[in-house]
Amino acid sequence: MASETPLRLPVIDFSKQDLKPGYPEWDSVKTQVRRALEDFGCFEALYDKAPLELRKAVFGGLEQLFDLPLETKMLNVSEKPSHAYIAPHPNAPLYESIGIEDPNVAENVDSLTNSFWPQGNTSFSKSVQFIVEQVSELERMVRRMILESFGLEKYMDEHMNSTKYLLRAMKYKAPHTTEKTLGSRDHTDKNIVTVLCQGIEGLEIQMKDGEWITAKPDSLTVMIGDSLYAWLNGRLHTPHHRVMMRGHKSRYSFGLFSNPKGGYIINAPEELVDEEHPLMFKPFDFDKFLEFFHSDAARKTQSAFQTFAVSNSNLVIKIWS
Ligand SMILES: O=C(O)CCC(=O)C(=O)O
Ligand SMILES: [Fe+2]
Repeated sequence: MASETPLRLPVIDFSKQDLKPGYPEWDSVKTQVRRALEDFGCFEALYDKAPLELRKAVFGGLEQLFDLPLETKMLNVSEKPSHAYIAPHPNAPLYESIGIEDPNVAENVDSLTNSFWPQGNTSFSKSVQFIVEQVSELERMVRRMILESFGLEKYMDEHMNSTKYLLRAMKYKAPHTTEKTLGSRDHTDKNIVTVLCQGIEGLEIQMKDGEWITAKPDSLTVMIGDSLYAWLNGRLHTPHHRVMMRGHKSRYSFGLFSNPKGGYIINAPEELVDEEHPLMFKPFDFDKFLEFFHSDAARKTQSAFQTFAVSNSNLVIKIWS
């Protein structure tokens, strides 16, 4: 008989007082993180330093932001693909997003805010800065726990210093349907770790058995991306996920993405490579992969990561077993 309880992602509580390396609480949360990322590639984090009211303030600001004229939103530019404004597209008509590179640098948030609102919008920039500060602290705790759980402490500084943040904020227009409609297609993230905050439900994560679970908007969803999967030589799972919409409400969400810095070569540590776990990926530069991912060649493929792996053998090669 089918279970009555709806499936839910593992929920991990990061709100405890003594959550510092070396404390018993830390070790207990670390064990839960490792297990969740092996089994699901993601989990829901309870984190009272990023309370719901604070996230609501950001969503309120995003509503105003996405209401700005298209030409204003197009002032959000970047040299990198998928780091700037993305307008609704025939393949994803409900979706649009903006990006803020290095959002942990206050001036970057201020300057984007001022380009959108020349008269200023301090409450928007302050709430974004504060949420980024809190969520990035959680993101770093998770990565520290992951490295410790694999006994990779000696790589901690190198790993932490080789990443930078991108904040992407999304709007999904209400589809005005009763049936679920695709808001964002099924994908894996390409980066290291993503922390997602959603205003209303819509994010769905695929389990290893193919079933989809809906992530709850009252917690933060933490998931790992392909670059961390590659660096850990496949030890954790990278989950497929998508956004499904229905009804008459627009949905706002934002994600803090830790990305490998351009020029940094992702290379699995020797501790994770042995006879039982042969090297899956040759060293690669994340920015080169991103370039490929946004090329016409990649669009024609089923999995850009795998195609990149076999077709650009000088950059990264997946050793198929
Ligand atoms: O809007 C969401 O909840 C998910 C967005 C997402 O998966 C992404 O930006 O990679
Ligand atoms: Fe994603």
